[in-house]
Amino acid sequence: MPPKVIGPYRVLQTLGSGGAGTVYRALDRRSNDEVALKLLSAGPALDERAARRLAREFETLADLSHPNVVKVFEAGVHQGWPYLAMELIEGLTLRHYLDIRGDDLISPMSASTPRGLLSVRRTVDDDFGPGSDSFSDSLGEPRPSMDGLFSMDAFNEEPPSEDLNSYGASDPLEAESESDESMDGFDLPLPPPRKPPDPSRTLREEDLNRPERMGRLKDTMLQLCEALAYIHGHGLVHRDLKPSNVMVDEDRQVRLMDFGLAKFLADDVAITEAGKMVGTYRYMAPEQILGEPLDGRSDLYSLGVILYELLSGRPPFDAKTPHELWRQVLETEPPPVLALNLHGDPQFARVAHRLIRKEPDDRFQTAEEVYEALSE
Ligand SMILES: Nc1ncnc2c1ncn2[C@@H]1O[C@H](COP(=O)(O)OP(=O)(O)OP(=O)(O)O)[C@@H](O)[C@H]1O
Repeated sequence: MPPKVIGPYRVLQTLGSGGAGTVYRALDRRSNDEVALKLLSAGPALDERAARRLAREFETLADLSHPNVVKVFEAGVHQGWPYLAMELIEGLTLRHYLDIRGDDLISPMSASTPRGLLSVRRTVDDDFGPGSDSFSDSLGEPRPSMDGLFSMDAFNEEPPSEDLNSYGASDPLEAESESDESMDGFDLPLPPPRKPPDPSRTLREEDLNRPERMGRLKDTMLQLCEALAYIHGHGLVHRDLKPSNVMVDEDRQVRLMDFGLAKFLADDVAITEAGKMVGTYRYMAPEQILGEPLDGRSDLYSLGVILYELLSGRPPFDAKTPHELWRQVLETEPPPVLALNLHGDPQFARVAHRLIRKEPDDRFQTAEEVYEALSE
């Protein structure tokens, strides 16, 4: 059962769950406006110091204003659990909007973390379910049924992720009686190896290259570049850019979500143990895996993984275990996009490959440069 009230908000409905918590549609009882309320649940309740820091950090975010960046209204703490009130987006996450296949690794790390790599708090980009045509339909662009693969109504509540389950409870208020250990995914054994991908979930080449889809893809990527240019210009790094952190509304306006959160979670020892990395494996740049300092170019790497997936229908690196994935990200070259999608857009493919270069200096250096390259 979701909580009925969180701070000054009345909870109306659960919108979805991710690794860090649950997002509710809620009513601000002061203004009667509807908001999206994210209640973090991935760690122990905040102490006063951490709660103050959360409030300070989110004051900075609340000052930001850009059409492609989700508006953050306020942060608060409810019974020790931090929450974040933000603009309610009526739309789809990028994963559903452009049909990205969603198999990913789902292991909270244990003691088997290799030397030299930080241990990792969460891994899964978990907003994937069987995709949906509902948004295309709502835009008046019905699509052929593609073997019934994309039948989910993405506006519905999504099931809690396996990752979230691994923290013991999807709702912190329900979890109050749980011991600290039960909320700590690190003590849990590694999950069984990921199931082999269902080939029927891979988009066919003609579906990937449909002109209408490519138009949406380009438009979305350009808006994402604008959002990244804006936050990087304000000295922020997203750190957890992935398809479920990008939403597209009914007017096709893109919103970048959840920036700042990864840094807060990574920094705060009240929520994570010191040195824990926050992010999603598949989209993490090599320097993030290595625990090196990050800058905007790390987000550009994540953008490149997204673009690669959108163009080829599969991620650049696909492994059964986190260690294997890290090894690939650090050491191997991904297959050329155009080998996976013979009729893919060559310029977009070039951009994707340059974005996922291992050395930040070899990538595009700014989101503005990526925008230019995608506009050519
Ligand atoms: N501002 C918003 N407006 C409308 N729906 C939202 C909003 N923010 C999140 N959602 C919905 O809630 C779901 C869960 O969001 P959440 O951010 O918790 O998950 P996530 O991005 O998959 O994971 P993570 O917490 O690791 O980033 C999203 O997939 C989206 O469907």
